[in-house]
Amino acid sequence: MTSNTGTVHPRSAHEIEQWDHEADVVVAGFGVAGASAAVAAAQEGADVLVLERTGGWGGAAAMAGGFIYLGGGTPLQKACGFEDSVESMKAFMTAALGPGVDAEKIDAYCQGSVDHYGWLVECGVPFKASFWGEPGWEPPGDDGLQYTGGENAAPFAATIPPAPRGHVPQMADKQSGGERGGGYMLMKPLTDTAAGLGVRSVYDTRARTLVTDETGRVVGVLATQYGKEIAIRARRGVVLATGSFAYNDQMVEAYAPRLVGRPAASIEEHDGRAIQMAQALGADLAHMDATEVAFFCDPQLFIRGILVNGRGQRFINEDTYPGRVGQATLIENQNQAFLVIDEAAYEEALTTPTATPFLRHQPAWVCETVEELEAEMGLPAGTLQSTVEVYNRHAANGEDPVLGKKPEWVKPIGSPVAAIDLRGFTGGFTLGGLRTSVDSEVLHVSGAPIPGLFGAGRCTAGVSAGGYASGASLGDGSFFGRRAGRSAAKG
Ligand SMILES: Cc1cc2nc3c(=O)[nH]c(=O)nc-3n(C[C@H](O)[C@H](O)[C@H](O)COP(=O)(O)OP(=O)(O)OC[C@H]3O[C@@H](n4cnc5c(N)ncnc54)[C@H](O)[C@@H]3O)c2cc1C
Repeated sequence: MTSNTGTVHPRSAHEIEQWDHEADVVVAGFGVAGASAAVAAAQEGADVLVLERTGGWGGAAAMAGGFIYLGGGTPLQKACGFEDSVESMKAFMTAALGPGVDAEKIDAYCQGSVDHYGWLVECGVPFKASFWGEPGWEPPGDDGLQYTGGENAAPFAATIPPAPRGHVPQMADKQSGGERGGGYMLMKPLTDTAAGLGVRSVYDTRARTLVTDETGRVVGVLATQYGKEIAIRARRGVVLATGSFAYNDQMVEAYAPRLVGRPAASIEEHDGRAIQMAQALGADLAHMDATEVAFFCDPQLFIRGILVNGRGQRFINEDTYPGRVGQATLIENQNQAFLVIDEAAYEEALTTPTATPFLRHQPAWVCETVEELEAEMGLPAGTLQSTVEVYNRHAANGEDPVLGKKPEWVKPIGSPVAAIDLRGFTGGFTLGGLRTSVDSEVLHVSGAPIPGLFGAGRCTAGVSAGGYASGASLGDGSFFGRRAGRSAAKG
């Protein structure tokens, strides 16, 4: 069979002359959602086949820093001396990951978080009971727990009891993003577990089209393998787990245009195909405009100064989760940010430990006074001066009543004073996708599940509807991946 490889239109099962492979559950994509689905389906006794487009398992997940957003009192949180509750976790996720979070999903995710941690540990994912409490994108060593959503900063800390929920698998020979980074240390045990349960996988195999029977039920997948079309029959269900649409320029332009030209923390295989395959069957979508946004500056640096926009005004408390800084910069401030920092604070930052020394940028301007700096930066006269004047007036009392930065990080800005040019220093990936039920059924625009079709990971809309916390993707990908595998195994 060689025809029609490009089309996304579903194919009728009666047109398939011969099935090249068969399984109870067919999973498209061997990243975090696919691996979790495969393990869970096999644990339910299903015969599972995974189709993976590249030459090996892993996806973006294996390259990831490895945060998994978990809480509600996990053994790791307890071992590190933190209390947490399902209620606090739910309140935080609802406030920080919205607007418009799927309350049922958040509820299931928080209720099931401690159990999910246990499942990961049973699969062999290693966690080290040590907490990293300094500012940073991730720990510079192999610590297992960190704040990754701004839980302990304004505006959340005042009303929701904070707890760190970024659980990172223990890295071996820590090299951030390297072979044995946190994401690798998550994916290796998961895929080993899958193999141990008899899950089969075929690589260099790209799912392209869904196959349906006369009742509209999804009963298989057409894929390309070395340029040839192959047909794979799914006796019970198909799980879509092929990642985001961050690398589909047309879709990004249509749904999340601020991200045009700046994909990050994703891989080129994230081309939105699973979304389109399911759309061709009438699948509904959710939160297609939501994006994770990384801010490419070392938090140890920017926490010690003030971030201002193109009008010389502060726009966010600098002690929050750097991803919130990224979103605020890209989405609310036209991607314009400058870090204003005095020499003493800059020098101090350079002595601190960090996982991202390459994000410690040099100042673009250094002046004796804020007035001179403002002029050199080309900001409207008086704007930066009034910002610094207000900041310093309150900082003298160790306060930041404007944006609520914690007292320990509030210090008057002195002289000499510098500015680092951070305009355009953002990138990210898409968070929207197929609308799924709490049991990971792909939903039709009518609201009913599409029979035989399941989905998880970044081709679906998960727990993040707008805001983001590091770990939410490996978190909901693995959590709802498991549910997709279980649901598909039931048929
Ligand atoms: C450097 C980096 C750091 C990150 N850090 C974190 C972090 O700390 N915490 C966090 O939560 N997230 C992090 N992320 C994001 C996270 O890795 C992804 O969002 C997550 O892996 C998405 O899970 P997924 O299963 O949907 O996709 P993936 O894990 O990418 O898996 C999708 C798989 O599907 C395959 N595929 C694609 N198309 C097809 C097709 N048509 N047919 C068959 N297979 C296909 C891909 O090759 C891939 O193997 C990071 C990402 C990167 C790159």
